[in-house]
Amino acid sequence: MSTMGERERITKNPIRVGFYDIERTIGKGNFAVVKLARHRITRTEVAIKIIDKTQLDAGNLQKVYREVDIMKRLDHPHIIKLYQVMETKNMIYLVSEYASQGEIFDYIARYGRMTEETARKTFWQILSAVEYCHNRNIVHRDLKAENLLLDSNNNIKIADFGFSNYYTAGGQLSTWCGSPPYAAPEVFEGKKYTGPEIDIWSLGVVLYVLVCGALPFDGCSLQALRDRVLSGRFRIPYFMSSDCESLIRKMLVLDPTKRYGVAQIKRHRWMQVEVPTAPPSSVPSSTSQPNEQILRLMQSLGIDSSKTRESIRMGSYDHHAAIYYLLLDK
Ligand SMILES: CC1(C)C(=O)N([C@H]2C=Cc3c(O)cccc32)c2nc(Nc3ccccc3)ncc21
Repeated sequence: MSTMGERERITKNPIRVGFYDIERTIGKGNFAVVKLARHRITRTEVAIKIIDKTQLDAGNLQKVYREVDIMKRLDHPHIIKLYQVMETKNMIYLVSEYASQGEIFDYIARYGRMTEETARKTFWQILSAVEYCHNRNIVHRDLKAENLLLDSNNNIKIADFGFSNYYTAGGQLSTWCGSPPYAAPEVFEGKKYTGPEIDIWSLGVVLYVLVCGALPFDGCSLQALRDRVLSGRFRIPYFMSSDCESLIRKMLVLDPTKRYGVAQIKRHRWMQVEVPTAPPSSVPSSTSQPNEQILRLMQSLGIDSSKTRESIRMGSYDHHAAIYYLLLDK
């Protein structure tokens, strides 16, 4: 019996979630699958994270709701944008921006290490997104090459706030988070931490990966990796400039109180070589004033603009908001 081809099946009777036609799977997690989909009206590509709530215990369900709450507060050109949240009794559908070029990890695996010029442009984008989160008392806690995605213009889009949390200046977090090669020494030692300083350590590892195409700390076992990290020693290849080495050494500092902060990184010589693009935080975020042109376009599509205005203002993340954000990003 000839099985209907996948593409033929989708065109005949597409699998739909809300106003989206599901196209293919782009990622699988423990209790979630991520699908590439296309909005039926705007034809824009989106990524939909589909979470089966029945597979989650209370703790993990709480973590999902916290991830959604944090995503709703973030509106930055280098952070994956959440467009819409749909929830049924058993499922949650998170509709968000699709980064079509995938992981920077795969980019480096394919093209090798970056020139320091490319690494600088990339690192400025990552740093501005992390600074934006820290300024909103949000710490990512799982920064790594696999979570740094690239869009069609090769711009950075930070993904996966599944480990993120709120932090306070005097407060202390203790959860063991992130991926071991990117984890700060104090995390390996099970010490409490404030928050931003463990993102800074991970950024030091990320910068090393961008410039060297390899991890600074590695090991054939968790214990071997732990020993390497706690030694604070890592190899500097011949091709790394002394300015770059100097910056990395200021981020991969064992003592979190002596580790560089975002402001110090931005002032460092290696970062100053070119005029970085204007910090995106100066770009008016879409949640401040709705874009009248988009609202008029939606009105012409027969979509009630007062309803859209309300749903943006309320942060409803419903169909009206999704169409607005999708047209905004076009
Ligand atoms: C919704 C969201 C943020 C997400 O959860 N993922 C998943 C899915 C795969 C994956 C990964 O491989 C690494 C990190 C996040 C993810 C996304 N992946 C993409 N693009 C992509 C495109 C080709 C290959 C990998 C990722 N854009 C947006 C997202």
